[in-house]
Amino acid sequence: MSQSITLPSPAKLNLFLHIVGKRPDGYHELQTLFQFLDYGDDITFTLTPEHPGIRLREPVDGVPDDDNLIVRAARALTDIAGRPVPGASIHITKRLPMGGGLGGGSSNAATTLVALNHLWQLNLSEDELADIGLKLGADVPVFVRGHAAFGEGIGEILTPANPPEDWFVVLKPDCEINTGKIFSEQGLTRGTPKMKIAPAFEGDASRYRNDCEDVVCELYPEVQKGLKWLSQFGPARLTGTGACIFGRFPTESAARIIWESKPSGIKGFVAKGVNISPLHQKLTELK
Ligand SMILES: C[C@@](CO)(OP(=O)(O)O)[C@H](O)COP(=O)(O)OP(=O)(O)OC[C@H]1O[C@@H](n2ccc(N)nc2=O)[C@H](O)[C@@H]1O
Ligand SMILES: Nc1ncnc2c1ncn2[C@@H]1O[C@H](COP(=O)(O)OP(=O)(O)O)[C@@H](O)[C@H]1O
Repeated sequence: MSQSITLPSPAKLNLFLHIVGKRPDGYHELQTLFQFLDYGDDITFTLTPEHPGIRLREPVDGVPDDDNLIVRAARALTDIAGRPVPGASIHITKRLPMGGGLGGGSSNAATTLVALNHLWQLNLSEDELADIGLKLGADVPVFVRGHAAFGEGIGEILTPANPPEDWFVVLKPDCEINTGKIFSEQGLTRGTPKMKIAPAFEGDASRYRNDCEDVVCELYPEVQKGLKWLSQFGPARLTGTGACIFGRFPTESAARIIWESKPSGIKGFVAKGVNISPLHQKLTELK
């Protein structure tokens, strides 16, 4: 690989999300189905041997650089490298909304771990990168591994899955939702029975639900309104703890017809669900 590389940092959807328990440390135990979208941010990493350290070329709105998951991921790798590594300058083209349930920050962290592992020639295994990633966020491991998966634990116990690669209309109601706030809500559904074995998801996963949906709709009427509108055309769901909602369609043209008719003012995009992450597709092309 050259000394500069641009890699995708895709979105994820939780095709369903069940809360099946609570761990002693307060984290909720989940069962969820992750699929990637062929839509997301792009990140360019350039080695700067003349300038040690990690530099973001531009800040992410509202996120101090020291808290940015890109910087935190790069520093975690620096700490583990066990030898001096060249500096890196990082440029991000941000498309994913924050607090949207699309996992943008976690995806940025995973792309950074994978990219710098290559550029710094650290030869860390996928397991090692997933372990480092888990300390940064529960969703980072699935992005590091890059295969659609049934997730358990807090999302780090992953069984590869192959849900249909349908098209999605993703809408972003005009609110940002804090994951911690939703998990601390008293009215949250927490006792969905645990599935004993990972079901086959070749069929339609929409018969399963998102346990955060009722609480989120109560707190954010704009999410409820969006779900009601999108549900007219087929099953619609919340991803993660929101705010984004999605409807699935068998073809791009079917999705685009609905997208064109959306109420004015609501943001979002149309994208294809993919079982191999665009990050890993790009890495395969580069090899
Ligand atoms: C819910 C999911 C589903 O994919 O997605 P998002 O809506 O965030 O995208 C994730 O598990 C989110 O993971 P992640 O985004 O890393 O969560 P964090 O920032 O670590 O969580 C913020 C806070 O939410 C609570 N939390 C989070 C995850 C979890 N399984 N149980 C929890 O109780 C904890 O109080 C934690 O301090
Ligand atoms: N590189 C980053 N991109 C987006 N958010 C980031 C980043 N680094 C840190 N964050 C923080 O992580 C929070 C969650 O962001 P994100 O992962 O995009 O949403 P969600 O968890 O709802 O899918 C943001 O509100 C922001 O404070």
